[in-house]
Amino acid sequence: MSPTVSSPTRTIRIGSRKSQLALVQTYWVQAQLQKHFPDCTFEIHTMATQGDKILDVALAKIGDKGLFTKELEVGMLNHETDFAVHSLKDLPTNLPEGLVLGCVSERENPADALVVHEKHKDKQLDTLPEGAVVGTSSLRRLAQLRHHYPHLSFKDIRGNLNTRLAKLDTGEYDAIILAVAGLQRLDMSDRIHQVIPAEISLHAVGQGALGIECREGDTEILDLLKALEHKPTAQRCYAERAFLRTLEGGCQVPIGVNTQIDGDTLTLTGMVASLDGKRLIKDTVRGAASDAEQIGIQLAHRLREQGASAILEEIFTEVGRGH
Ligand SMILES: NCc1[nH]cc(CCC(=O)O)c1CC(=O)O
Repeated sequence: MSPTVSSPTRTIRIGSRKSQLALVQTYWVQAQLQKHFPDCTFEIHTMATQGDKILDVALAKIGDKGLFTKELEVGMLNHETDFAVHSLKDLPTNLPEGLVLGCVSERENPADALVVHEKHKDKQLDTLPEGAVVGTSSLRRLAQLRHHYPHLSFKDIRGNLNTRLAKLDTGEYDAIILAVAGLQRLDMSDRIHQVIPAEISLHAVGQGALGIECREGDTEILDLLKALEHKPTAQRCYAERAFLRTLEGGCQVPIGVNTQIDGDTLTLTGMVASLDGKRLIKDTVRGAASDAEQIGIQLAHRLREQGASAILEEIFTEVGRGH
């Protein structure tokens, strides 16, 4: 019998962070691939990334791209692993030489969620009292919420999901903002108090989707990964990533997006806001889903024409360029 090319039998090594959320995501990828390729063995290799180690500094201050991905990328380049599973929103829009985004899996709800302290269980974002302390470490969430709710105050929060929820429950914060997707994947949907509508908070680029990164030209792995690809999610995320890549200039910035796919039509809405939330520039571009990246690039240029460049320039000076 001649071996068939379509059913490889080798051992595939998957790189993953060790956080609970990362592992849940990686186990899901492993189970899906095992179902499609029963003759392969899929091993998980966990690694701690810089982002897992530095827990006491505000993310915006670290500002380093690839904070949650770099060690995993080195593993692939050294052939210690074959691919890495990431929350797509943590994966920089420019990848190191020799690595590619191999596939994007089906997205969960990409929205942000409000999680409140028990004493506010009858409240929503617009009814939280004056001065209520909202925890977030994302400049995007901060700027948009300040824009809509100037009466709230904001405080940085770091650590994994459980750490953040514990800090909320002990009363350090009145409420915190988390991704709906992360809470759902960890089976903590009951903590979602309010799904924040897109009119109030545009989500992060790639939020709610998994991105799998692998070596460029590794056709065996790229073929395997096709089994996990979800085309509409991929097209939405390619548009979102092209938008961010065209706009950003080297650090964490308040940029949010929303995408819809209706048949072959992709609609991308994006915004850039100043840190104080006073200026917020938002626009929408619609086009063929097959032109996803062009839609993202076009929207980035439109926002720049409307003043986004000035806002971004200010932020780079304020937060520090090239951290
Ligand atoms: N930056 C941390 C991070 N990376 C991915 C998620 C959630 C899951 C996702 O968006 O896919 C989170 C936590 C959060 O933002 O609440």
